[in-house]
Amino acid sequence: MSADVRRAPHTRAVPRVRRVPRVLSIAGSDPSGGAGIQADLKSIAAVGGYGMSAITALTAQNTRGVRGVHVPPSAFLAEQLDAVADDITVDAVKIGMLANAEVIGVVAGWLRRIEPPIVVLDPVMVATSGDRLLDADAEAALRDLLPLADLITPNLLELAVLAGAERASTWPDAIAQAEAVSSATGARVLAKGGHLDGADAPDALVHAASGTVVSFGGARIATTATHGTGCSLSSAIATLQAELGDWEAAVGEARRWLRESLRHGASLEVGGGHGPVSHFAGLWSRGGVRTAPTPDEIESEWWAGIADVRAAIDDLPFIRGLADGTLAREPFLGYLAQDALYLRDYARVLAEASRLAPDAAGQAFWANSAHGSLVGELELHADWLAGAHGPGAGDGEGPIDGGRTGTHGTSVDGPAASAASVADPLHAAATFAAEPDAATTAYLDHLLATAARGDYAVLAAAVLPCFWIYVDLGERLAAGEFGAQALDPGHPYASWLATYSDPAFAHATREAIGLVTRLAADATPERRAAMHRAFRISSEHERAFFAAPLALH
Ligand SMILES: Nc1ncnc2c1ncn2[C@@H]1O[C@H](COP(=O)(O)OP(=O)(O)OP(=O)(O)O)[C@@H](O)[C@H]1O
Ligand SMILES: Cc1ncc(COP(=O)(O)O)c(N)n1
Repeated sequence: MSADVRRAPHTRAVPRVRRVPRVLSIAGSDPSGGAGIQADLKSIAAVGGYGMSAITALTAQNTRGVRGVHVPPSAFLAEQLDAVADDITVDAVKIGMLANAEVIGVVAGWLRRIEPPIVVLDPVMVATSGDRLLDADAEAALRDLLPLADLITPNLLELAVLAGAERASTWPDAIAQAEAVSSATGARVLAKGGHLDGADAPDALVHAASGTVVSFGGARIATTATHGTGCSLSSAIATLQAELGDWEAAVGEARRWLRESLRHGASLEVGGGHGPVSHFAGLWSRGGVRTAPTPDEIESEWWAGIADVRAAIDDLPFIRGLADGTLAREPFLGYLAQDALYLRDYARVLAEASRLAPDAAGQAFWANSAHGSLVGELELHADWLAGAHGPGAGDGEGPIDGGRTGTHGTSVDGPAASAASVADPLHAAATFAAEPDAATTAYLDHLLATAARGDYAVLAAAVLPCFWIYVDLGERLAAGEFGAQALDPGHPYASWLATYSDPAFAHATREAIGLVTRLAADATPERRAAMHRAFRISSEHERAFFAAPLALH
């Protein structure tokens, strides 16, 4: 190798760090899917890139060996390369099988013209099976291509050819050859020990210009599924280098990923020879392979899933009587007394959701809702239970004072001046005088137990029906869906009904729905199911809660 192939000082742009790098593989096709462009595309995707491929040659091969090689006209390779580069920014290039000198010439010309920011060259010469993938007379042309690469990833045999030496018999010899190639080309060289004998499979990243040798150790994995390891590793490094902008980090992560994929290769049961690695094994086990519903889909599924409960609530004599004003005062006050008891602990449960929230937005939302439940909503109860409103109350039947915005978990700017305060011991005594009935106890037990279990997402799902079912009822009452009487300002429970259709509460409910459905969309299927169960159970408690006043009186 002559010194003039040493690469000029690096003048190209520093690699751009990119979240989903666009990586082009220039390589041969392996129809059995374990090596070549098929392995490259899988590897690029597995480590987080967008893969593209320009095919240099078609092979007819499987895990046992190569039966044939067909090299299309090199002009067509040039067309493929130009088609990609004319339209797409290529963040990194991986080069594999090049077949012959003519193909090498096309690739070299294209690289010189496009100057991709990252070029990883796997100098494929002979397949694992022993079949040639590069004409013998093309080795000199390949050497001339080396200076156009940033990283060269030869196995021991390829390293010896590039160094013009015998195959290294020891690992230090291999590193010395890598240093010679790096020095002659200016590129980094990853010497690969996959073909070494012994218990270890080391690799070493050698950079002569900076005099660095970074060793990567690791026990040899006992498997015959090693077809395409070189292709896979080099594609993964190209992708990770484009993302991380650090060769040592890129090689380290690519190796960890390849080792994970090697360990699972045999389980694919592909072929009777050297099988492929399992490129997505880690992703499959960590991320699963099923799709997740979107927050919008969860919203409609969960809402439709409680259609029976909602219909049953609509039909309750309590709701009907509340809507048309025929509900007697006693069950209504009984309901309010239970609701006051409910809200006091509901606020505690919301405060727990705030404590568990992993982000400040969630923390603030639930804390605000806890405050709203106590200050906004409970104070209305206190008014009613102290006899300030409604039929038979001293001041007649008018709606309550304006300015009250907090109900069922909405924020309030401050209690209305005339509101009875739950902080007032006398009012508090009246507000919380009742004994909790069975429905209140059961609902609160469910919420408090869910809070105690400490799963934030499940707790958030459990508190949602109290927002959602109330707002829905309120909007439909206000729209006259339960009869025009509900719209009459003279309705005996007008002030109460007004709280149901409060816009601030509707806004908070939208926020709660968004927050919970986003949590559900991001959750594992098991956790999402647990959230859905908690949501459904709370909805059933809502129905029982509305049914209780007339069941008792
Ligand atoms: N049995 C194994 N256990 C652990 N790592 C291995 C094993 N076999 C290969 N590797 C690793 O796989 C990568 C490819 O190494 P190898 O030396 O086999 O290259 P290659 O011959 O170019 O690959 P290919 O099999 O695709 O031709 C290296 O990181 C190497 O350390
Ligand atoms: C198209 C193509 N490219 C590269 C290889 C090398 O991979 P391996 O050495 O694992 O057979 C191959 N077999 N086929």
